[in-house]
Amino acid sequence: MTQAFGARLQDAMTAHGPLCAGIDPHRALVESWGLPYDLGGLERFALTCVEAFAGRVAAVKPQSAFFEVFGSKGLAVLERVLTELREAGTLTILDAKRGDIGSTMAAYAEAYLGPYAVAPPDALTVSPYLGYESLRPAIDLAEQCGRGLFVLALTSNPEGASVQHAVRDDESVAASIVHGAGADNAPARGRGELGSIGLVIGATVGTAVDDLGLDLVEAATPVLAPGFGAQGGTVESLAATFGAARAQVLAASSREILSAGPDAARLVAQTERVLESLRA
Ligand SMILES: O=C(O)c1cc(=O)[nH]c(=O)n1[C@@H]1O[C@H](COP(=O)(O)O)[C@@H](O)[C@H]1O
Repeated sequence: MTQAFGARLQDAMTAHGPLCAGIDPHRALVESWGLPYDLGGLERFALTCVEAFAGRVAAVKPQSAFFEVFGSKGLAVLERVLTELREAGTLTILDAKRGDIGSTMAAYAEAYLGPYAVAPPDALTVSPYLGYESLRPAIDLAEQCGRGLFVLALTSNPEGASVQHAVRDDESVAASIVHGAGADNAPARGRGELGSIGLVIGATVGTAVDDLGLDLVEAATPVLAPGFGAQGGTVESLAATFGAARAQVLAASSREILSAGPDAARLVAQTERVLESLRA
């Protein structure tokens, strides 16, 4: 893989618009599609999403937890989803929020980002709450393999603020994470590209971004913004939160789109509607 993830993401957003469609097969959604909540239902749900999203959006984000529910057979479905999307040329962001101490983090990195990973996504969500530097093995391997990371910074859930807004040495925890990613994106910035170490900043965080002390545009840092749709994030809140950095923000939406299923054509229509609102 020659091109860096950040550059590929930039191209995909230019071609398809700033939307990441989530695949979150949780029980209520699977059953609302008239499917049984079992391995067969999971597979049907996930592959219908692949059919609807492949080639239509910049990226697709399967949520690992909902596949893990069904053990190794559920993970095989997840691997098939990742492989089919790759074959269709659609970027994948695996939402597994991994994070651990260095040696264990190195194993997670091998599992998801390394050259021998079974079904590697283009990018992985990671948690920096064991310290940003604990992510170093994943940052290095992602860069080596042309893959990317999205590091949790300001999450969309209300509980996140109690940790992320905590201040140490006059800097909030979130600000220190954002600066870490900005520094890791310096080489890409030098090439005039978007970096491969992205941030997760919820579409619901309001003005908290203003307190981070980092110009996201200047830092060439891509942002994944979940919370768009079902959690209350809107086109207006994205514009108010991200301002000039809006062009490098990938809005992530799961339930708002998935509730249009089980018919693939209706899923496609709903995806197009959401995309249109984001483009406007
Ligand atoms: O990393 C994420 O994607 C994520 C971070 C965050 O701060 N908030 C958040 O909701 N998410 C994920 O984004 C998805 C949100 O789904 P909807 O609320 O249905 O659009 C879920 O898979 C969450 O795990």
